[in-house]
Amino acid sequence: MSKVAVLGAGSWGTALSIVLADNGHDVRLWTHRKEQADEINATYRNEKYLDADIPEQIKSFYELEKAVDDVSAVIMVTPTKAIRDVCKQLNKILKHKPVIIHASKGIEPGSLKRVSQVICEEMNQYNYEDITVLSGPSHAEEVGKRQPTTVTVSSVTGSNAEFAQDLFINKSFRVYTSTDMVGIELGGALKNIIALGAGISDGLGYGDNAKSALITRGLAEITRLGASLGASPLTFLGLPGVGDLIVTCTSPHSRNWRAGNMLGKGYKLDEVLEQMGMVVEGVRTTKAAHQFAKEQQIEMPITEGLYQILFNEKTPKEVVEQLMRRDKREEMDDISAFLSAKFPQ
Ligand SMILES: NC(=O)C1=CN([C@@H]2O[C@H](COP(=O)(O)OP(=O)(O)OC[C@H]3O[C@@H](n4cnc5c(N)ncnc54)[C@H](OP(=O)(O)O)[C@@H]3O)[C@@H](O)[C@H]2O)C=CC1
Ligand SMILES: O=C(CO)COP(=O)(O)O
Repeated sequence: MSKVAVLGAGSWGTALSIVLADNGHDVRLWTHRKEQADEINATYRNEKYLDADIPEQIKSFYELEKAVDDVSAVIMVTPTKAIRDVCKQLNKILKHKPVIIHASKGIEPGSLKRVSQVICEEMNQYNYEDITVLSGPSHAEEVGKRQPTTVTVSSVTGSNAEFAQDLFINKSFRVYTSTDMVGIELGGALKNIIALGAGISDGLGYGDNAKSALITRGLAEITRLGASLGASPLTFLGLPGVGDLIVTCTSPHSRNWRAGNMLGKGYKLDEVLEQMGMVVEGVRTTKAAHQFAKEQQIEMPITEGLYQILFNEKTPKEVVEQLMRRDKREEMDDISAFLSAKFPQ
């Protein structure tokens, strides 16, 4: 059994720690707040973030150096906006080279980098090939209750993904592997934009037709952006694509869906974020994807609409009208063009 450090003691870091503890690993759950470490160690609960009893093999640490001392793997699960900073701290203190697996879902605005790219940029000892991502339809609330969940782990060299698969897999947490890092990371990040949209649609009182359209056309624009960056379109039909779209667009467990729902009901973005008290990754990722789509001239009308609502004070109703009145087109034209360029007959 391994010593593993989980960096980020929010909902997902806590749920993944429970999976690892169930597999017999010695888990160090790192938080940047001393009072939270004290709460977890004294009560075996992390009340703000997850309604679950925390197994005794999990010890919470406030000092990063102690948390990562002698571990064979580091799982990075802070919100994406904190990843760069945590990596800088880690880079200064790591004396050995544990495997790094990240489970955060976002793209960095400005640099437009995926989380794996940010990690290897900040960590001297690590190359892109060293990083593994874990993603898929997985609400922390359900994982914490050991309800059946499936995810995918990916690294460009299969052996790191297989290490991660062995670390996490158990009878209620099934883990697949993939070598399409770009697709796996983008699927997990971009679905948050669509989940915000699905929440808005529900908040406006629209029904299943509208939500199904958002999921399906959302998948088309995720695939378009992903394919432009070298991801396989097939990846988006898997767990970190369609799977994660379904789980976040249809569930009140999703913070992105809940934030969108409040926006649809007329709340302002700053009110929404204040009330949520947890990370809503889709807001930042909308900014990043919008910038990328503009620069690369990729058609992403749902993302464009979300950007207008979040940052330009357009109302959700105005955006729905704008989406419904777009020029007529063939449904599959760009995906077919991509496939025939890639796989000529
Ligand atoms: N929740 C879920 O079901 C899933 C989440 N994810 C992804 O996992 C990532 C984390 O999400 P989640 O755990 O849900 O988020 P939460 O909002 O539940 O928790 C975030 C945690 O990160 C901590 N944090 C914030 N900033 C820093 C920092 N600079 N340094 C160290 N710690 C920091 C917060 O501390 P504080 O309490 O002080 O704010 C908090 O403990 C996201 O990218 C999300 O998309 C992926 C799959 C499932
Ligand atoms: O990614 C998730 C489930 O797979 C969690 O989504 P939220 O961040 O919207 O809660």
